[in-house]
Amino acid sequence: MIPTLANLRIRAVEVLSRNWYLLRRVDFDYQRRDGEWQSLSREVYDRGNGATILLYNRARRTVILTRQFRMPILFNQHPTGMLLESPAGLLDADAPADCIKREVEEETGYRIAAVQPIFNAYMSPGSVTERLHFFVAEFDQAAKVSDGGGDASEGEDIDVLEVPFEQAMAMIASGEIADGKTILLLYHAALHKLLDAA
Ligand SMILES: Nc1nc2c(ncn2[C@@H]2O[C@H](COP(=O)(O)OP(=O)(O)O[C@H]3O[C@H](CO)[C@@H](O)[C@H](O)[C@@H]3O)[C@@H](O)[C@H]2O)c(=O)[nH]1
Ligand SMILES: [Mg+2]
Repeated sequence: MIPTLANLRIRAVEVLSRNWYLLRRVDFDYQRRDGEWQSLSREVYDRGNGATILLYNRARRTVILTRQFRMPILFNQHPTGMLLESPAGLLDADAPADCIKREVEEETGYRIAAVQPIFNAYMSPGSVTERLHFFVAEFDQAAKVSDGGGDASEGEDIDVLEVPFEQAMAMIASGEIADGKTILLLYHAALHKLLDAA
């Protein structure tokens, strides 16, 4: 699982927590660029990989966002913990495209037949293993098959918003949108003019 590198000797891997996801501490020797070996320790949090999507509608010039409570941000100065985000979910055993179709319907109520992969990215590589797969897809009102809202039995309570694209872009500047994956997707849409007429 962990590749062997000429400039790395892993001395120990200890599981610190296996409560919900997996937190490990890795003790290792790393050879610096000047040839010196240095003993280091890093905590590595593994919560699997994920997928996220921007649903957009060109005729209405809108995008779909979710709003939900996120405990970790409350521990870092966010006043309410309520975060505006692109729909997203953990992969489980699914391929990323299957995962995002399932998650987007569960969270937003939109059933999307085809999604377009755009890129994937490590979101917090200093401590979190997660690689996030990014998608875009066009939606229309006919694709709305339920209210969405997420899985209440798992504690999800997700509000679904259709936001004018220009307003969403302005909300990045104002700080109302402060989620990394969502900002990446909105900038991608702006750069590639996804909301413009075909
Ligand atoms: N009991 C318990 N449940 C948890 C815990 N952490 C997460 N869960 C539950 O696990 C489920 C995960 O929901 P998903 O929709 O699959 O994932 P997500 O939290 O939306 O994560 C997505 O967004 C993240 C933030 O941007 C991404 O990091 C991640 O890759 C993914 O795309 C939710 O029901 C959540 O309540 C925990 O510590 N304890
Ligand atoms: Mg989610």
